[in-house]
Amino acid sequence: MHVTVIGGAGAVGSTVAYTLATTVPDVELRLVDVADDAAAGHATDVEHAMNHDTHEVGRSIGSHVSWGAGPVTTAEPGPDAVRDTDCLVVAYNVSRTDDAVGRGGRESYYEKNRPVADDLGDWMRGADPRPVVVVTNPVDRITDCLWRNSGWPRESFVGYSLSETARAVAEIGRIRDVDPHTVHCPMMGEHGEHLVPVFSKATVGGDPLELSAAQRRQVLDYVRDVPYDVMRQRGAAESSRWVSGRGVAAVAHSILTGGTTAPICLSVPLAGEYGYEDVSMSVPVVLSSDGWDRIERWSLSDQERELLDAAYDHLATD
Ligand SMILES: NC(=O)C1=CN([C@@H]2O[C@H](COP(=O)(O)OP(=O)(O)OC[C@H]3O[C@@H](n4cnc5c(N)ncnc54)[C@H](O)[C@@H]3O)[C@@H](O)[C@H]2O)C=CC1
Ligand SMILES: O=C([O-])CC(=O)C(=O)O
Repeated sequence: MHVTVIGGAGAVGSTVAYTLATTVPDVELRLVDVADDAAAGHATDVEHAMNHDTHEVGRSIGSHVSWGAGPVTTAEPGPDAVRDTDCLVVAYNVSRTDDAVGRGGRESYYEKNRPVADDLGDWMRGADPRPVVVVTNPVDRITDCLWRNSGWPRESFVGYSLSETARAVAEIGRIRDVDPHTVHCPMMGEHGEHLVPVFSKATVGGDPLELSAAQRRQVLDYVRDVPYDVMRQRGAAESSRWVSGRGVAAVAHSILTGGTTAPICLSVPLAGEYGYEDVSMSVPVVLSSDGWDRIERWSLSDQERELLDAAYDHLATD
């Protein structure tokens, strides 16, 4: 199983690489980054992390044996970087300024990240389609841009937005005083201010979740605020590498092992589903070994539909 991470020396890219290296047997990784020295340093370090499985103490944590896994290689950005791999993870970021750590900050990366997506899409055009997990922000717009430039099927592309669910269940767990692992709350819409918690499909312990309007508002505010709180606490240079790294690695692994039976909300290019087209945004998709193969049509509450319309209106404007 070969995975290429574009932006592999970054906080999220290197965490995705580490997570795959330490949890997936027989994984091979390629780190692609303009920061070539940093990429080489991460490649050496992550490859060594796999070698703990050669002794009993190393095997006592986690359950797999990664003999046969590796190597972890590096490559410069360019057309060859998107060839000869089973899955691409796109997690580059051109630069982040200190003032980008407030609500809505993700949008401010678009101007600088868009030209790289244009180049990357051109390189994809010359290669065979393969699944692409997009992380780079603003993720809905970058996913759409990569898809359009690549000429690959839209089913190859998923934009990562699962951290919202991981964050929402933490807050719901606190509100309801339950273990967050018993909660599920899917999130549609934009990875940003226009996210849409699908409370009508949310469950606790398998039962429908009951929350007051004020509690729903509290969950929404928490999910909007917390990534920026984390950035402010750690410094603007890196984002939420742990929740994102694990979630992205899980999406890539799920695709590479055949996909899902149940839908999961990720950002995909829409062609009329839910009445929207010409944008990518998070909707429930069933993953397949090529990316995804089906968008589920959920019946939404009036309020969820209103919020989703607002997400579409926002993403449909440049
Ligand atoms: N969708 C989501 O849920 C999340 C999205 N993000 C986004 O992921 C991106 C990466 O975040 P971090 O890892 O925290 O940033 P980072 O700054 O730590 O890493 C970005 C990496 O991209 C590299 N890079 C820059 N231009 C490049 C190019 N042309 N080709 C290849 N590599 C290039 C940089 O050298 C750096 O190593 C950001 O856009 C961030 O906003 C981050 C977390 C969650
Ligand atoms: O804004 C960022 O770079 C981080 C981000 O998307 C997240 O943690 O959800």
